Amino acid sequence: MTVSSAPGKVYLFGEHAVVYGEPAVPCAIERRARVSVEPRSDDHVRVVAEDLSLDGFTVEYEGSTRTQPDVDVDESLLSAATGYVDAAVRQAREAADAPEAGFDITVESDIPLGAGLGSSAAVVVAGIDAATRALGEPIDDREIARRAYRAEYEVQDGQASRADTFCSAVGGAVRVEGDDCTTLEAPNLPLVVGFDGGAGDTGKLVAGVRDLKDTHGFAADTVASIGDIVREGERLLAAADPDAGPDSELLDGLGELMDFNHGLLSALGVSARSLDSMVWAARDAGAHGAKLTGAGGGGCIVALDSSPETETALSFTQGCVDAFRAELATEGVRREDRR
Ligand SMILES: Nc1ncnc2c1ncn2[C@@H]1O[C@H](COP(=O)(O)OP(=O)(O)O)[C@@H](O)[C@H]1O
Ligand SMILES: C[C@@](O)(CCOP(=O)(O)O)CC(=O)O
Ligand SMILES: [Mg+2]
Repeated sequence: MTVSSAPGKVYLFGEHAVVYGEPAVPCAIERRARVSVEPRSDDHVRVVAEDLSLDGFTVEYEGSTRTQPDVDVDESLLSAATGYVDAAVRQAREAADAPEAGFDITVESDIPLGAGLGSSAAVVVAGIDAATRALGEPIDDREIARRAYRAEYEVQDGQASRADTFCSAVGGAVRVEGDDCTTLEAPNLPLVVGFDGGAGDTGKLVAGVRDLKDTHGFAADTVASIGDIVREGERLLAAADPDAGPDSELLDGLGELMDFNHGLLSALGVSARSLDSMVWAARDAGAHGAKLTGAGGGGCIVALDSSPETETALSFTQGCVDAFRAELATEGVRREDRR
């Protein structure tokens, strides 16, 4: 059996705008999805994914056609839930030139689903790595990132950036602008995450921003302004000493940009009452800045605070079901085969 894990992420800046070619800076965090893969002698794919809100389920395919789900749920709900694992299987089969390969797959994850922490990218990255290795055709991290992007692009109807998948594959803080993906030297930032227990539909939220941008010049300008914020943030990060802890001047500067970025995401219609109230709770508690992370609609916010105040305030905020400090994950995809 091969087992791979990959981290989730928070966006310091730039989600949504990155889909239209602006830069973004996501940071991988130590919350991981683990995918175990056992090759089969037939061409079936059996998936056990207990974290899915469908109460855990098992699905079996013949070749590439899904046959009999073991749960009684609507087909559209099932395809939404299984889309990313399906797409990872297709990429692994293609990479290994084994179109008929069958697998038993188990997905376990510490990353809440659909909450803006990149669970989909982590599952796809770990899945492609574990499945290609199971077929004896390992691929390197850059190729995993490239194939994982194609998987997300497919599932999100052609509306995805390389940011989540690259960040999850290589770890650390990264910068993505169009096809250009690089790792950043960034100091270890005091990231605090608040989670409202909910989820957003990435594909729909991205489509909503696209419509706004295509309809109104001011929405297109808003997207471009997010790009300006990211470039400003990059300048601050580049000027900082990556080996020294971040000083309060840097944190204030980044925090101000995060606050502004949240305002613009809110203007683009992707925030939610619960996200806004967590953002305000963090600011009131003295965080340097706070914003939603990922697609929005519900899910998580990220704040900067070295003190315990923000985490404590969030844990008492109505609508926040979990608050935690997120450590930067310096390692991306990780091979975890049990010996
Ligand atoms: N533990 C998991 N098991 C199986 N599929 C998962 C798991 N975590 C995430 N996924 C897939 O990713 C989707 C959520 O991805 P998305 O909407 O992009 O949100 P995010 O990436 O912000 O978590 C789920 O609907 C599911 O298809
Ligand atoms: C909104 C977007 O920029 C990020 C989505 O992140 P998440 O799937 O919500 O974690 C979409 C993308 O970059 O593909
Ligand atoms: Mg996602």
